[in-house]
Amino acid sequence: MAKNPKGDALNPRTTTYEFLGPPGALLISIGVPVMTYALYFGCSETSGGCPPPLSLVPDRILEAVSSKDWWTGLWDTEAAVIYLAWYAFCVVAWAVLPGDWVEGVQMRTGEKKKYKINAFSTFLLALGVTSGYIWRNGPESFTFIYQKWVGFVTASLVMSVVQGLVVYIASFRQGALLALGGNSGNPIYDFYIGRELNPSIGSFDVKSFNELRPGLILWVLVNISMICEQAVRRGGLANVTDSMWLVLAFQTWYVADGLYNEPAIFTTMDITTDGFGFMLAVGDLTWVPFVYSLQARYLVFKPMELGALCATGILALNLLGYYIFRDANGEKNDFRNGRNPKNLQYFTTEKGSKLLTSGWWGRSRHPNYFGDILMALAWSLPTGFDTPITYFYVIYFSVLLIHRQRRDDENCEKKYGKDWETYKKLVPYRIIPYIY
Ligand SMILES: NC(=O)C1=CN([C@@H]2O[C@H](COP(=O)(O)OP(=O)(O)OC[C@H]3O[C@@H](n4cnc5c(N)ncnc54)[C@H](OP(=O)(O)O)[C@@H]3O)[C@@H](O)[C@H]2O)C=CC1
Ligand SMILES: CC(C)=CCC[C@@H](C)[C@H]1CC=C2C3=C(CC[C@@]21C)[C@@]1(C)CC[C@H](O)C(C)(C)[C@@H]1CC3
Repeated sequence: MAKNPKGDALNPRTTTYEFLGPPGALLISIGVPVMTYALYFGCSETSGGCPPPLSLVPDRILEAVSSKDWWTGLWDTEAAVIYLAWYAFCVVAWAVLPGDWVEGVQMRTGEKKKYKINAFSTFLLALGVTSGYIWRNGPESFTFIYQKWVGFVTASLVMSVVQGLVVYIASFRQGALLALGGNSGNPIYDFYIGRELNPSIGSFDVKSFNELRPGLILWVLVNISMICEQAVRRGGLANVTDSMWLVLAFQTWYVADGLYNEPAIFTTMDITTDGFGFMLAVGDLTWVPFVYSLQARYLVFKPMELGALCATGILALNLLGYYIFRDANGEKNDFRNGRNPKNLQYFTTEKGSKLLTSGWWGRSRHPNYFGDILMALAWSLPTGFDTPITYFYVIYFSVLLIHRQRRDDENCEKKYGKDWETYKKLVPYRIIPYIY
């Protein structure tokens, strides 16, 4: 424990733990990198399949463990330099591309932070440069992400650890505003969960930048690299399978939507409540681009033609999920910004804040999560049913959102007290209306 066990008026001590406290934080901090590599080695052609035949696994593990320098195979200097250049591109784009400055929600100091809105134009610029490059040099010129996969994962992990450490150390400076949940005094826990609420360098906000730009946009570029690799193997872009195009279209749309609606993230839990620590750094920079793209990577070495009927069914599921996700997020975002275009019902809490009780937010307490889970399923179905591994995303995501919903419920209970109990009676379902 630090000098001041109760914290101070601005930054009170965190007295309750989430994620099972320090042991859980340590386990996830080690587990996320291990899982990212495991999903590659457990599902790739280099290791023999998805999963590799069981008979191969003990030999491969023994080979790796007995080889003295197995870990050097995880490092690729060229991939690290490209990754660093990519990160620098995102920072420069943030600085030079024009964008409105928009206020976030009020913090507990009474202040509102201002954020530059140009994530979508950064995305368009990155897509333009990449398409131009592929157009000029052919799809074979952009397969290097597929070829150097492990090197890119390691580079992004190094970046996450460095950022996690830097923001943790910097959070001890005088006057830093800490997250209410990130000031426990336990270094492992605080490093993981995020000690400082909004680490920034001048007007550059590290948390929102990482959440929307270097990882989310890279996810689309990774998928494009997978398409290029499939195109090279199958004799041109015209022969890329419908399943691969569907995965690219769904996930690009999802990313484009998040970036286009950039101001909507300022009302999400990550921005308003959570600090920025290793959890968000590694989630944004490693997990999103290199785990969320598993389906596209799988389709490179297991190409699959779906046919019109299956493709239409999967498309319909994705559209339904997207409609619920966007409409629900839109209703809340409008409402939190003082607009109520659908004239939805609400009640005013004792704190003065209002809660919607009709529309999507009258059907369940997290309708947006429901839409997100339907989309996640639509992104895995194009990989068929030969392996459960490509369904990892839906399973992990459902667990994440069920846990996140409970965390948010607890936070709202603290925030709104008995008013939250009243809301829970009015809206009893957590995520899926009439079911859960
Ligand atoms: N693809 C991915 O990996 C992930 C995607 N997501 C997506 O990100 C989005 C943001 O999610 P998240 O930050 O978890 O939470 P939400 O956007 O759902 O926001 C939760 C907050 O909304 C406010 N709220 C709750 N109920 C009401 C109501 N009835 N009326 C008005 N406001 C209400 C509360 O804050 P307050 O009252 O203080 O305003 C609450 O804390 C979701 O769409 C989610 O699906 C999330 C995680 C991972
Ligand atoms: C395994 C681990 C350490 C998980 C950390 C969780 C993060 C991967 C996610 C937490 C919240 C996220 C959001 C998005 C991506 C995943 C993370 C970072 C998001 C940017 C995706 C696009 C959406 O439109 C969104 C902007 C609503 C969303 C915000 C939350």
